[in-house]
Amino acid sequence: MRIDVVTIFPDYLRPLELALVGRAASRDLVDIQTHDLRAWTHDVHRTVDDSPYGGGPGMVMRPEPWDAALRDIVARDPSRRPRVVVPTPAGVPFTQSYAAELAEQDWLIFCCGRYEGIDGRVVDAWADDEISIGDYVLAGGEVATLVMVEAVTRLLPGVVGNAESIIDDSFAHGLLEGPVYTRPPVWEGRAVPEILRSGDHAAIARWRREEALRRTRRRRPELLDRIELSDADRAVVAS
Ligand SMILES: Nc1cc(-c2ccc3cc[nH]c3c2)n[nH]1
Repeated sequence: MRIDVVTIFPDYLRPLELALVGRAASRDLVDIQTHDLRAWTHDVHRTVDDSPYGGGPGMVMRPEPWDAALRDIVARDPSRRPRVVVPTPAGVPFTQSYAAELAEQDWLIFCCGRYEGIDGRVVDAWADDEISIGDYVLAGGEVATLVMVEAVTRLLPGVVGNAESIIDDSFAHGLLEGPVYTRPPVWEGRAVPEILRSGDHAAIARWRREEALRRTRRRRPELLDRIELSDADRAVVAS
């Protein structure tokens, strides 16, 4: 997969060079290129913003640099059509299934807005997806892009060593993941649940499902309406 990110703060995307995503890139499992939007400006001040029509606070990102940048980037591989993503608080909620959908794509371009956002005509002309990572307002699209790129990249083949850990992810079954434990068996007087040290893998799997059901009921009950529950599941949720 190829990922291009356009931003006026390229250094904000440096974390993508680290850890899981950085390792995936160094293994050529993903090709991530970051671009400074100001490279597509021509005035001495490299202006990317202007006052909003209709008045109001702040500034709006001008259409011309964005259009020039996107035309240029897309033209670099005429045989492929990228999926263009614009992070915005007004977008469709980003979910694990959305990440899985984006992970199927061959090429993603993330457009990181700043100020009050990108001129709506550019978004209309170019965006395939306008996505929100949550109901809170950031100062720009870069952090949302970091979130989405990490969530997507970890789903790409070969990136996560133990593919099973993706299958057992929170939300993978539509439930929140339950608690996890490691050594020591007792820490500060708190013991690891005995079942996890029993070696009875069927019982351990059942306990983990029950913990996931209980946690989901407590923290995100609305998720339970979206999944098929067995009679045993319903008994746990009702208890
Ligand atoms: N989920 C979410 C996205 C954003 C976001 C995305 C782009 C811009 C551009 C200027 N402010 C922005 C905020 N905030 N919260």
